[in-house]
Amino acid sequence: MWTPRPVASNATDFISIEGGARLTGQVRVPGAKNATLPALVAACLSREPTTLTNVPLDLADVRLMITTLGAHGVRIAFDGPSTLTLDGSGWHGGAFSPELSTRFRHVLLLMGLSAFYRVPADLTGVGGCSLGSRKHDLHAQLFSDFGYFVFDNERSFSICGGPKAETVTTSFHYPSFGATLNFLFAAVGRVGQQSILHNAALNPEVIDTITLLQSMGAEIAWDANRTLSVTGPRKLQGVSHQILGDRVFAATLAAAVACTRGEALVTGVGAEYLANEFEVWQAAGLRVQPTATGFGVACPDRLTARDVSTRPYPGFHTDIQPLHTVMMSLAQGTSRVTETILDDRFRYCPELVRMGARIDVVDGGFTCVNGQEGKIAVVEGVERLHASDVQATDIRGGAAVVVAALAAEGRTSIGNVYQLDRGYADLATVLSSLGARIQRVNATYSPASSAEQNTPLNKRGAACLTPLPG
Ligand SMILES: CC(=O)N[C@H]1[C@@H](OP(=O)(O)OP(=O)(O)OC[C@H]2O[C@@H](n3ccc(=O)[nH]c3=O)[C@H](O)[C@@H]2O)O[C@H](CO)[C@@H](O)[C@@H]1O
Ligand SMILES: C=C(OP(=O)(O)O)C(=O)O
Repeated sequence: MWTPRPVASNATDFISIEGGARLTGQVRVPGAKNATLPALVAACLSREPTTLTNVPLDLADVRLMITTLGAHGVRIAFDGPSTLTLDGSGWHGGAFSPELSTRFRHVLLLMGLSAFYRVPADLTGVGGCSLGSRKHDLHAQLFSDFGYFVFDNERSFSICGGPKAETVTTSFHYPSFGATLNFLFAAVGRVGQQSILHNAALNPEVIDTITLLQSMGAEIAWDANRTLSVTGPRKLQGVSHQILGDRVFAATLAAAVACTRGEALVTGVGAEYLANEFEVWQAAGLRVQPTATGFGVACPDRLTARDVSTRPYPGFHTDIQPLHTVMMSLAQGTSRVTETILDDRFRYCPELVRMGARIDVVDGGFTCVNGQEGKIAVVEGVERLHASDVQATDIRGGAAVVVAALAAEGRTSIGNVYQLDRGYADLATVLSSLGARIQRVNATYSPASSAEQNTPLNKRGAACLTPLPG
C-alpha cells in the first residue's frame, strides 16, 4: 500500500519570491479541493468500496477530511499519489473533535453523511477561511425539513433521528454550495422517496458530486431554475470516479501569467468552467484560447480596468475575486470589485497595499448574502508593485499576494503559508516549473540569535526566522 507524505505545514514556513520573471510553459492543474471534499463524503455513502482518482492528497483540508472520516469509522486505503479507496459502511457519526472541525469548513458535510446513515452527529465549531460571517442556518433548515431533530445554538450543531417517509420540498434563500451538498447526501438516503430543493447551487463542483452519486445509482435531475430533484435508490454501489480539475487553481495560474506578461498552456480543467471570468479578462486584454484539455493564456500588453461583481455560478466566482483584484492593481485605469457573498473577503487588500497597490475598500451600500454590509474595492491600477513582507490572510487572498509578488520588483516574503497549503498543493513547485523564482523556506525558531530577530518577517511579529537563502 502506498503511504502519502505528510503535508508540510510548519507555522513558521514562508514563501520567498524574487519578482519579475515572466511565467512561461505548460502546467496541469490537480483535482479541485472544493470537488474533492464533497466527493470524499459522497464516496462513503456506498457500503461498497469507492475509488477516487485525481485527488489532491497534499492539501491540508483534504487530509483533515480524511483524518476525520477515519476517526469516525471509514476505512481508507491509499492506492497511489492521487488515488484512494473509501469504505464508508462503518461510519458511526458522533461528536466531532473541535481540534479537527475548527480547521475546515466542509466538516459540515459530515452532518449529511450522518443523516444518510441515520446516526446522531454533533459539531462544535466549524473552520474555513475567515471571510466574514459564514452561517449554517440553511444546513439546519434542510435537516429539519427532512424530519431530523436539529439542535443548533451558538455552541453546537447536532442532528439525530431519521427522515420522514414522504416527499420533502425545501427552498434556500441563497444557493449555498455546502447546504446543497448536505441536501443531496440526506436525500439519496431516503429509499424510493422524492426530495426537491428550490434554489440549489449548481456549480461545477456540485455537478461533479452529482455525477458521482448518479454513477453510484442515485436518480438526480435539475432544471434551469435551480430546482433539484432526488429519488433515493435501494442501494448505492461502489464505483470509481475522477475528481474534476481545479478551476480556481487554473484561474490563479491565468492571473499569474497576466501579471507577469507571460504565456502558458494550462491543462487539467476545461476553459468552459471559467467562461464568465475569462469573458471579463479577455475584455481587459488577456488572450485566452480554449484547447481540448484546458486553455492557452497570454498577456502581451498591460490589461485595462474592468469592474466585476461576485455572483453564484455561472457568475463571477467569489473565490476568484482576489485574483481579479491583483490583476486590476496592475491594469490601466480604475476598477470596482464588488463582493456580494462574503462581506469580509477583502482582508488581503492591505497586504497588496503594502506592495504598492492603490486599493480603497469602501462600504457598498448593499447587504451581502451573509447579512452584513457589502463592500467594494476601488482599485486604481499602478504600473509596478514592489516587494514587501506580507501574509496570506486566507486561501485565495494568499494566492493573490503570491501573484502580486511574482510581478513585483524585489524579494517578497509571504508568511502564514498554512492558508495556501489548505487549497494549493505544491504551489511553489508548480510556479517554479513556469519559471518563477520562488522558494518555500522551512524556518526554524532560534531565540538565541539576535540577527534573526531582525529578519523582515519579524518586523510584523510573524515568526523568528533563519535568514533568507540566496
Ligand atoms: C469548501 C468549499 O467548497 N468552500 C466554498 C463554498 O463555501 P460554503 O459552502 O461555505 O459557501 P456557501 O455557498 O454555503 O455560502 C455562501 C454564502 O451563503 C451564506 N450561507 C451559507 C450557508 C447557510 O446555511 N446560510 C447562509 O446564509 C454564507 O454566509 C455565505 O454568505 O462556497 C463559497 C462561496 O462560493 C466558496 O467561497 C468556498 O470556497
Ligand atoms: C473559501 C474557501 O474555502 P473554505 O470554504 O474551505 O474556507 C476557498 O476554497 O476559497
